[in-house]
Amino acid sequence: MYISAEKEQISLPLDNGEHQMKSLPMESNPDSVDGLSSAFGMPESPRELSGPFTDENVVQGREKIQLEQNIKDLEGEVASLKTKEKSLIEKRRTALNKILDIKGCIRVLCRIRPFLSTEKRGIQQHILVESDRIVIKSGANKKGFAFDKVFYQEARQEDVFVEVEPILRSALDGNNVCILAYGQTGTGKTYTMDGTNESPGIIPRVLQALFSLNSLDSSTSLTFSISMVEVYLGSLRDLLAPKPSSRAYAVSRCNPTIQIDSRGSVEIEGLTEVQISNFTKASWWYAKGRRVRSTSWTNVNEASSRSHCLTRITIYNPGEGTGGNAVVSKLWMVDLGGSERLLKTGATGQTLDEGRAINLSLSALGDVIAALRRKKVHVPYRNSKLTQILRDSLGNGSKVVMMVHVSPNEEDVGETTCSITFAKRARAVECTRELSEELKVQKEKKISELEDEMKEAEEECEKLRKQILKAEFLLSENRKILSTTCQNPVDEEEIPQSPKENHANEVLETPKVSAKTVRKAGANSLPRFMDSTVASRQRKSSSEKEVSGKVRSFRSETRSSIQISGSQSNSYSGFRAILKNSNKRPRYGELKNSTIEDAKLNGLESNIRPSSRGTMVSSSDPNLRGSIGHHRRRMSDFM
Ligand SMILES: Nc1ncnc2c1ncn2[C@@H]1O[C@H](COP(=O)(O)OP(=O)(O)OP(=O)(O)O)[C@@H](O)[C@H]1O
Repeated sequence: MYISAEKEQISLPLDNGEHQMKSLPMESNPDSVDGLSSAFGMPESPRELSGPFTDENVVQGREKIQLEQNIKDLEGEVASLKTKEKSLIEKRRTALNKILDIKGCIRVLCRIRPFLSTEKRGIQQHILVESDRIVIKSGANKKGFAFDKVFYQEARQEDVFVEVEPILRSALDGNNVCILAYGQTGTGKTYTMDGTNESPGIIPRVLQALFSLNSLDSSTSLTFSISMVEVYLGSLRDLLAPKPSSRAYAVSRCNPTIQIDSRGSVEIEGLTEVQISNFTKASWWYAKGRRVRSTSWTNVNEASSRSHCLTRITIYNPGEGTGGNAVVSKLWMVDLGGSERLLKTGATGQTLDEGRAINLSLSALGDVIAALRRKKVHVPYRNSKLTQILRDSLGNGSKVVMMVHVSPNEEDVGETTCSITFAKRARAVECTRELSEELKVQKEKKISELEDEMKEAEEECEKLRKQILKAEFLLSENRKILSTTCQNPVDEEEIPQSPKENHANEVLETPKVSAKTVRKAGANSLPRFMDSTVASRQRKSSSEKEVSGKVRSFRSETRSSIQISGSQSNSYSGFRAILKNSNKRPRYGELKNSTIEDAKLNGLESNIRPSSRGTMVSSSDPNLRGSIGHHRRRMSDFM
């Protein structure tokens, strides 16, 4: 008995000593079930696998060939789907970049604060709003200013976020971006950036969007870290630094200094950088940094920010750059100190000094933006700490959104005019030099076409991702069946498990270990806590023994698990990440810490690093590896 080279035929011995060729019932109907799953799927049941033949060897041989062919086809299918996905992602990125270029690298938006309950409500007559243009009336004078967008008093936080989202995506695509809140004291900068529990502002929304956008895209494995720094009286304060009494404080360098490397990339040496693996964790650290920020009472604002508060999210994308190198991008969100007339705020002593320092650095920021707009050779970055820090995120193709805040009060008309003049310098478009209506329409038409293109690419990507998930699941199941049905039954305990399988089981059974965590980790030998327990071995053993009998139900499970989202889909992408990185085995310490880090919010430990370069550190990136110290500290150091 033998199986012919053409897999569909099998030769069976007859009683008379001759052989008879029989066709095998190969079932590969792409139209049945889910197309993909049946085209590449496992056999429907053990009965179908064995077909009409009873000789176990024939059956095993046939199964093996079919499974191997399935695996080969599925591997090809996954590779080709991934190539398609990559080109669609590139298409979406190009469209987004074009949109941002049309909109302008520096976008200037204006937000008018509503009257507060403590204010005398009047009819706002000195500010007239006409679409995206505002006119300031001061006596008989009228001055008009055009913005990229004007938010009226009724504007909600989500309306503001819609305008910011494209540059967040640009940051995820690998560009440095910067969101700045500018304006007179008490006009709502902190409200726009932080918001309240009921109406979260830009930063909490960005943190949430980072993780949700990232979880949608299984093709990349981004990791994020957060740092917060305050520019106070012309010097830097690390807002996430550990408590002076803590053990970790001793090893950290609490005096951050700004360094620029040969490629013009800015690093803040000694700034604490905390890896964030989920939204809850990110919010916790952000709230901690906010609490430390300097505020004090002034005549104008009860809790006036006395500094510039800069929140940086560093986005690390391994293998996205040329030659598979990592891409590191920065997303800065800056709540600038209030521009103020020192007399009006009633500031004296320390508060007066703070006000002066804020005004000086704001003026330096204005000079830098004006020089960039005019494409001057010399850009005066060095004039303030603020502009030194933001150097690589303001010019050179970075995307900037500046939100200028103004007061609705008539008595603030002087400050409002100053703020708008500042914005005008940044935007360099006055209403008199506005684009003609025809050009505006053309611009909007182009943007809407590009937005459609982006949407289409995203939808296509989404479909492809589902297909990839299906194909990968079927691939792993085919591999599993191949290894169980085509091997001599050996006691489960004796089967040496490959690290791949071991990792996969761990992640699929323990969704809390995120894809990023496992990918980031790498170990020579698996740590003890990753060994399967007696219970899991028993579970695994019995499930594998029953696997062929359960093929049909597995397939229906596949279908439902493919439709899942959120944490479950993360566990699936975790599975992929492990397979991808199974040749890079984690070091015990790294894996342990990453896992602990995921559980940080349960009061355990955290992985924090005072970075000497201000960027993510990864053992897979030779440029970033090594020189940067990892200081792992206990959670209590930061409380
Ligand atoms: N759009 C808004 N809707 C509702 N309340 C707002 C809005 N903007 C600002 N406020 C309220 O106005 C007050 C001052 O706002 P906020 O502290 O954000 O000003 P600021 O510009 O950050 O001031 P400073 O520069 O002094 O820090 C706060 O009580 C805030 O809740």
